Amino acid sequence: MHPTPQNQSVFGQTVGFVRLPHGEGLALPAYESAGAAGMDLRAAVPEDRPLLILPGKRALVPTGLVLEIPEGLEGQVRPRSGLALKHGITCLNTPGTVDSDYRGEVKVLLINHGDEEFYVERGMRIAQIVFAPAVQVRSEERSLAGGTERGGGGFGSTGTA
Ligand SMILES: O=c1ccn([C@H]2C[C@H](O)[C@@H](COP(=O)(O)OP(=O)(O)OP(=O)(O)O)O2)c(=O)[nH]1
Ligand SMILES: [Mg+2]
Repeated sequence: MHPTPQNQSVFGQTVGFVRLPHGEGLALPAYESAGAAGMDLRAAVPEDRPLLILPGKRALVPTGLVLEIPEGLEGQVRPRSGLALKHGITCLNTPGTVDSDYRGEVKVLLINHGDEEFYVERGMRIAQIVFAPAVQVRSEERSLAGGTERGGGGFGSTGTA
Protein backbone atom coordinates (compact mmCIF):
# COMPACT_ATOMS: atom_id res chain seq x y z
CA MET A 1 0.00 0.00 0.00
CA HIS A 2 1.33 3.43 -0.93
CA PRO A 3 1.06 6.15 1.67
CA THR A 4 -0.64 9.31 0.49
CA PRO A 5 2.00 11.88 -0.46
CA GLN A 6 2.67 14.25 2.42
CA ASN A 7 2.00 17.31 0.27
CA GLN A 8 -1.66 16.48 -0.33
CA SER A 9 -3.68 18.34 2.28
CA VAL A 10 -7.37 18.96 1.81
CA PHE A 11 -7.28 21.96 4.12
CA GLY A 12 -3.88 23.26 3.08
CA GLN A 13 -2.26 22.70 6.47
CA THR A 14 1.34 21.66 6.81
CA VAL A 15 2.86 19.97 9.83
CA GLY A 16 6.63 19.99 10.22
CA PHE A 17 8.45 16.82 11.25
CA VAL A 18 11.94 17.13 12.72
CA ARG A 19 13.80 13.86 12.97
CA LEU A 20 15.90 13.33 16.08
CA PRO A 21 19.15 11.34 15.83
CA HIS A 22 17.57 8.13 17.14
CA GLY A 23 14.79 8.50 14.54
CA GLU A 24 17.21 8.41 11.61
CA GLY A 25 16.32 5.81 9.03
CA LEU A 26 12.69 5.44 10.09
CA ALA A 27 9.89 6.29 7.68
CA LEU A 28 8.11 9.53 8.50
CA PRO A 29 4.48 9.24 9.61
CA ALA A 30 2.22 8.89 6.61
CA TYR A 31 -1.40 8.28 5.75
CA GLU A 32 -1.56 4.59 4.86
CA SER A 33 -4.65 4.95 2.66
CA ALA A 34 -6.20 7.73 0.65
CA GLY A 35 -8.84 8.50 3.26
CA ALA A 36 -6.92 7.66 6.42
CA ALA A 37 -7.63 9.98 9.35
CA GLY A 38 -4.37 9.29 11.13
CA MET A 39 -0.70 9.03 10.27
CA ASP A 40 0.97 6.03 11.85
CA LEU A 41 3.72 6.69 14.37
CA ARG A 42 6.73 4.39 14.52
CA ALA A 43 8.77 3.29 17.49
CA ALA A 44 12.28 4.77 17.62
CA VAL A 45 13.65 2.16 20.00
CA PRO A 46 17.12 0.72 19.38
CA GLU A 47 17.32 -1.94 16.68
CA ASP A 48 19.12 -4.31 19.00
CA ARG A 49 17.02 -3.55 22.07
CA PRO A 50 13.26 -4.03 21.56
CA LEU A 51 11.20 -2.57 24.37
CA LEU A 52 9.48 -5.21 26.48
CA ILE A 53 6.05 -4.41 27.93
CA LEU A 54 4.93 -7.06 30.39
CA PRO A 55 1.22 -7.79 30.90
CA GLY A 56 -0.37 -5.01 32.97
CA LYS A 57 2.66 -2.72 32.52
CA ARG A 58 3.11 0.49 30.55
CA ALA A 59 5.95 2.14 28.66
CA LEU A 60 6.66 5.51 27.11
CA VAL A 61 7.76 4.81 23.56
CA PRO A 62 9.88 7.37 21.66
CA THR A 63 8.99 8.27 18.09
CA GLY A 64 12.23 10.12 17.30
CA LEU A 65 10.18 13.10 16.11
CA VAL A 66 9.57 16.71 17.09
CA LEU A 67 6.48 18.18 15.47
CA GLU A 68 5.74 21.71 14.41
CA ILE A 69 1.95 21.87 14.42
CA PRO A 70 0.31 25.04 13.14
CA GLU A 71 -1.40 27.17 15.78
CA GLY A 72 -5.09 26.26 15.98
CA LEU A 73 -4.49 22.54 15.46
CA GLU A 74 -3.60 19.76 17.87
CA GLY A 75 -2.24 16.27 17.40
CA GLN A 76 -4.29 13.42 18.89
CA VAL A 77 -2.29 10.28 19.62
CA ARG A 78 -4.62 7.32 19.30
CA PRO A 79 -4.27 3.54 19.51
CA ARG A 80 -4.14 1.22 16.51
CA SER A 81 -7.08 -1.16 16.62
CA GLY A 82 -5.04 -4.08 15.26
CA LEU A 83 -2.59 -3.94 18.18
CA ALA A 84 -5.49 -3.69 20.60
CA LEU A 85 -7.33 -6.64 19.08
CA LYS A 86 -4.36 -8.95 18.62
CA HIS A 87 -2.25 -8.07 21.66
CA GLY A 88 -4.29 -5.92 24.07
CA ILE A 89 -1.87 -3.04 23.39
CA THR A 90 -3.39 0.42 23.57
CA CYS A 91 -2.58 3.99 24.53
CA LEU A 92 -3.14 4.59 28.23
CA ASN A 93 -3.95 8.29 27.88
CA THR A 94 -5.94 8.10 24.70
CA PRO A 95 -6.33 10.40 22.97
CA GLY A 96 -2.96 11.85 23.88
CA THR A 97 -2.80 15.57 23.24
CA VAL A 98 0.12 17.12 21.38
CA ASP A 99 -0.05 20.88 21.79
CA SER A 100 0.90 23.09 18.87
CA ASP A 101 3.58 24.79 20.97
CA TYR A 102 5.17 21.51 22.13
CA ARG A 103 8.73 21.15 20.87
CA GLY A 104 9.76 18.03 22.74
CA GLU A 105 9.82 14.54 21.29
CA VAL A 106 6.41 13.04 20.66
CA LYS A 107 6.08 9.88 22.74
CA VAL A 108 3.44 7.21 22.93
CA LEU A 109 2.29 5.85 26.28
CA LEU A 110 1.45 2.23 25.62
CA ILE A 111 -0.10 -0.22 28.06
CA ASN A 112 -0.28 -3.96 27.74
CA HIS A 113 -3.77 -5.13 28.66
CA GLY A 114 -3.05 -8.53 27.15
CA ASP A 115 -1.88 -11.61 29.01
CA GLU A 116 1.38 -12.05 27.11
CA GLU A 117 4.59 -10.05 27.00
CA PHE A 118 4.85 -7.66 24.06
CA TYR A 119 8.02 -6.49 22.37
CA VAL A 120 8.06 -3.09 20.66
CA GLU A 121 10.51 -3.38 17.78
CA ARG A 122 12.23 -0.49 16.00
CA GLY A 123 10.06 0.90 13.23
CA MET A 124 6.91 -0.82 14.49
CA ARG A 125 3.75 1.26 13.92
CA ILE A 126 2.57 1.68 17.48
CA ALA A 127 -0.10 4.39 17.29
CA GLN A 128 -1.54 6.99 14.98
CA ILE A 129 -1.72 10.75 15.13
CA VAL A 130 -4.81 12.63 13.99
CA PHE A 131 -4.56 16.38 13.45
CA ALA A 132 -7.66 18.31 14.36
CA PRO A 133 -8.74 21.88 15.04
CA ALA A 134 -8.34 22.92 18.66
CA VAL A 135 -10.20 26.09 19.57
CA GLN A 136 -9.06 28.29 22.41
CA VAL A 137 -11.89 30.23 24.01
CA ARG A 138 -12.20 33.14 26.40
CA SER A 139 -13.43 32.19 29.85
CA GLU A 140 -15.93 34.26 31.74
CA GLU A 141 -17.15 33.54 35.26
CA ARG A 142 -20.96 33.73 35.57
CA SER A 143 -23.30 33.44 38.55
CA LEU A 144 -25.92 31.31 36.76
CA ALA A 145 -26.04 29.09 33.67
CA GLY A 146 -28.94 29.71 31.27
CA GLY A 147 -31.84 27.22 31.40
CA THR A 148 -32.30 24.40 28.86
CA GLU A 149 -34.78 21.59 28.33
CA ARG A 150 -32.16 19.02 29.41
CA GLY A 151 -31.20 20.93 32.49
CA GLY A 152 -29.02 18.79 34.75
CA GLY A 153 -30.07 15.46 33.24
CA GLY A 154 -27.22 13.28 32.00
CA PHE A 155 -25.58 9.90 32.35
CA GLY A 156 -28.48 8.01 30.84
CA SER A 157 -31.29 10.44 31.65
CA THR A 158 -32.75 10.09 28.13
CA GLY A 159 -33.02 6.31 28.44
CA THR A 160 -30.80 3.45 27.32
CA ALA A 161 -32.55 2.03 24.25
O1 LIG B 1 0.52 10.99 24.17
C1 LIG B 1 1.14 12.05 24.33
C2 LIG B 1 0.65 13.10 25.12
C3 LIG B 1 1.42 14.22 25.29
N1 LIG B 1 2.64 14.34 24.69
C4 LIG B 1 3.43 15.57 24.83
C5 LIG B 1 2.89 16.65 23.89
C6 LIG B 1 2.08 17.52 24.77
O2 LIG B 1 2.02 18.85 24.25
C7 LIG B 1 2.81 17.41 26.09
C8 LIG B 1 1.95 17.65 27.29
O3 LIG B 1 0.88 16.74 27.28
P1 LIG B 1 -0.32 16.88 28.32
O4 LIG B 1 -0.77 18.29 28.41
O5 LIG B 1 -1.32 15.84 27.98
O6 LIG B 1 0.39 16.41 29.67
P2 LIG B 1 0.47 17.09 31.10
O7 LIG B 1 0.57 16.00 32.06
O8 LIG B 1 -0.64 18.09 31.27
O9 LIG B 1 1.89 17.79 30.99
P3 LIG B 1 2.22 19.34 30.89
O10 LIG B 1 2.13 19.83 32.29
O11 LIG B 1 3.60 19.38 30.32
O12 LIG B 1 1.21 20.00 29.98
O13 LIG B 1 3.32 16.08 26.14
C9 LIG B 1 3.12 13.32 23.89
O14 LIG B 1 4.21 13.41 23.34
N2 LIG B 1 2.37 12.19 23.75
MG1 LIG C 1 -0.92 19.76 29.95
